[in-house]
Amino acid sequence: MAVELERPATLIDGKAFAAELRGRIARQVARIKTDHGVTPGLAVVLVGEDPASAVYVRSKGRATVEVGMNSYEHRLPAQTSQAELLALIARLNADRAVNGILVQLPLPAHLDEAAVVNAIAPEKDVDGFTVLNAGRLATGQKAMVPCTPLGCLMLLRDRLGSLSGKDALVIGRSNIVGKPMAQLLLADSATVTVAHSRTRDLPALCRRADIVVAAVGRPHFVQGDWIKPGAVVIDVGINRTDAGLVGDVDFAAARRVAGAITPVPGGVGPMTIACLLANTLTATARVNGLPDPQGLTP
Ligand SMILES: Nc1nc(=O)c2c([nH]1)NC[C@@H]1CN(c3ccc(C(=O)N[C@@H](CCC(=O)O)C(=O)O)cc3)C=[N+]21
Repeated sequence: MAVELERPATLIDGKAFAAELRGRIARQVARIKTDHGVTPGLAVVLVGEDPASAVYVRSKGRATVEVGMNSYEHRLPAQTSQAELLALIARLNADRAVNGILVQLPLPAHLDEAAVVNAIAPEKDVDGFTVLNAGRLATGQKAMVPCTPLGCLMLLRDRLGSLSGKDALVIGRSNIVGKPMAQLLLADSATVTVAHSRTRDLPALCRRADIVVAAVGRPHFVQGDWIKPGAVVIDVGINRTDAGLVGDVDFAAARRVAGAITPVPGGVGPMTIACLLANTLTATARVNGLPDPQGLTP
């Protein structure tokens, strides 16, 4: 039986936070345009016709143009060869108008995802997925940080201020979310546990956590009675079900116990796109020898 608070959790409005962040990015883009004659450019590569991926790519393109950046979309057929894709990436690496490169994942099964991602020039790797950027993050060096965990970190800092000494539980160990999320929390001096499919007694671990980041990809996986009263719950899940888009957390139950919680949609998703733009602006500043944009990246 869950301990229930009098009031339901504060809703963490990722959509509003992301809109505010995009506004700050737009102002900084306008400034580097007038002061330095530079317009940031983001190239997005989509291989195949997955409809969900096509929707994401379209909304990324729209958001890119809205902050005043150039958007370059490359749609390739599903049967594109590894060599053809690598040739496109080599062209984008060499293109001075392109400051950021994102290859939409997952790629069709015949392509070598790791080889493709690692062909991206590290300074244009706005997803932070190359081995070099992952290693830099893990060793405390200046890195491009993966957008989804970066967005989660921003929401957590906004809610909690310092994360120092907090017990944080990351559920999921992917290279895209779980592992970089754990690194970011550790860098902010949280005590970090990473849980996964082989973890024993996940409910008990969860009940100790001041911070829960759920990135498992299973609808309503995290139960309300696993949540410590007052905890901050960040739901990374984007699951399409018959009941619509739902997260990895049983939101209705968890919000009665948590201190604050992100909804799905309107939580982490919009932050991911805003952080992609933030990383593109940072990449543009670095390649032009300008100071890093303020208040965007950690
Ligand atoms: N190289 C690469 N980088 C990515 O960042 C990447 C990727 N591949 N592949 C696919 C995932 C997924 N992803 C999302 C971004 C925004 C929302 C988002 O804005 N979601 C809205 C709802 C949108 C809807 O209704 O479908 C929300 O949560 O409020 C969701 C998911 C980025 N991804």
